[in-house]
Amino acid sequence: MASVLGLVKRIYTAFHPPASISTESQPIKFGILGAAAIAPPALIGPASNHPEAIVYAVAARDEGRATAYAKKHGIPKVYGGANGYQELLNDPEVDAIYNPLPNGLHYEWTMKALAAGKHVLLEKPSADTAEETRLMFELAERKGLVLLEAFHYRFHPAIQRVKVIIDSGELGAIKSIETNLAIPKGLIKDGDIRYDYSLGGGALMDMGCYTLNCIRYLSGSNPVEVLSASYEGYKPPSAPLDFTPNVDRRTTATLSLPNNVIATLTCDLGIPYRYGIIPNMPQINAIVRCEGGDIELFNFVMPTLYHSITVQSKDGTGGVKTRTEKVYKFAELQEPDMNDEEWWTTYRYQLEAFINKLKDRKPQTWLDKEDSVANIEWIEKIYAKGGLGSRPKSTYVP
Ligand SMILES: NC(=O)C1=CN([C@@H]2O[C@H](COP(=O)(O)OP(=O)(O)OC[C@H]3O[C@@H](n4cnc5c(N)ncnc54)[C@H](OP(=O)(O)O)[C@@H]3O)[C@@H](O)[C@H]2O)C=CC1
Ligand SMILES: O=C1OC[C@@H](O)[C@H](O)[C@H]1O
Repeated sequence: MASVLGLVKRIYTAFHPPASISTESQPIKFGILGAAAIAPPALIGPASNHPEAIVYAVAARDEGRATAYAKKHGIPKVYGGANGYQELLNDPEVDAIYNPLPNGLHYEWTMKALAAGKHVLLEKPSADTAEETRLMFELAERKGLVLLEAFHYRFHPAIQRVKVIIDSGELGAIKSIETNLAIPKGLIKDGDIRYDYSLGGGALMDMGCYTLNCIRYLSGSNPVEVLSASYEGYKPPSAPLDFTPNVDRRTTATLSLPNNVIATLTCDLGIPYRYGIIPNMPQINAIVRCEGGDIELFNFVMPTLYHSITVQSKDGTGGVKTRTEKVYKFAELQEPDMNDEEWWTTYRYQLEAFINKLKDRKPQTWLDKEDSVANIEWIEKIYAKGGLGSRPKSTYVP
């Protein structure tokens, strides 16, 4: 009973965090490009609880939409219309940009934000191509600005605990890794940006970028080769019979990693119903099989809601010992300096790191240029192997 109440309280507080108490430190003022659905959980809510973060401005292509969004979320400054995004970038009050535009616009607007002298928290996947990602990070370096690809799950103690167990050698060498992020049909509607090739859509871009990132993070390596890749295409309801899909609704790929490790990823934006009527459960897990046992993290993407780490270790006499761990805050990992709470979402942890970086304090964890470039590079290689090819390169010339 107590644990059910704890779960309800944790989830409620994650989405209704207590307001922060202001400090002497000058807050970082954020501007958001686009009235995006992800901004409230990913930035607006977490910032309301961070003493050094303020969501100061939002821009949307439609002025009315921008105004309504600003009113709903208590954002003081609004930019709307055809020049709204650039006007927001030109605002000297804005220190940092949150870029949750469709993937195909990440490169253009991150380059423009950096050119305007703003730090950028950039939604995943960083861009449509590795070349664009490299150029964004190079510009950030030249300008002395912070650029972070928002792989929020990496900032949470749950995934970090799994990595610690693997790296401790308790389970021996890794043999294989499997990561899955798949949700039932109907949650992502037709017409969504994720199904639009011209905007950088596709399951591998949207959900697959996490599954690939997780394989790379847990193995501590980049793939050596894409052994196989296959996809199921997305067909809009109005598609003619001879329609050729250019967006993957689902992708599966097998990768070879150093030391003969084999990794498999699966991502799906809409698993079809069983028998046409029964929805499937979401699949959100990472399983690492090692010489001396296996470890599975259930729900590596939204661990605050609920997660479990199951460790099965061979005892040497043919038996298997199983234990389950849950890690909702860093204090449980003997990292009390974090001052976190078990209701902190992955986004709240991510914001903590981003602000620390901007304030020249050491973030608990960070993702660098090499990490982001490698992720999109291998997404492109998987698309190439599967036959769909990379998403379209941006036409924007800085
Ligand atoms: N970190 C995470 O957990 C998540 C990350 N994401 C990432 O965030 C990004 C946005 O996703 P999401 O919030 O779901 O998407 P939305 O469709 O809700 O938001 C995208 C925004 O992009 C703007 N936009 C500008 N040009 C276009 C265009 N040509 N077509 C459509 N929209 C346009 C729109 O802003 P305007 O208001 O100006 O019209 C819109 O608000 C993606 O990169 C996605 O991968 C998404 C969900 C979860
Ligand atoms: O980043 C994301 O995480 C959660 C998914 O449901 C969503 O489609 C994706 O964009």
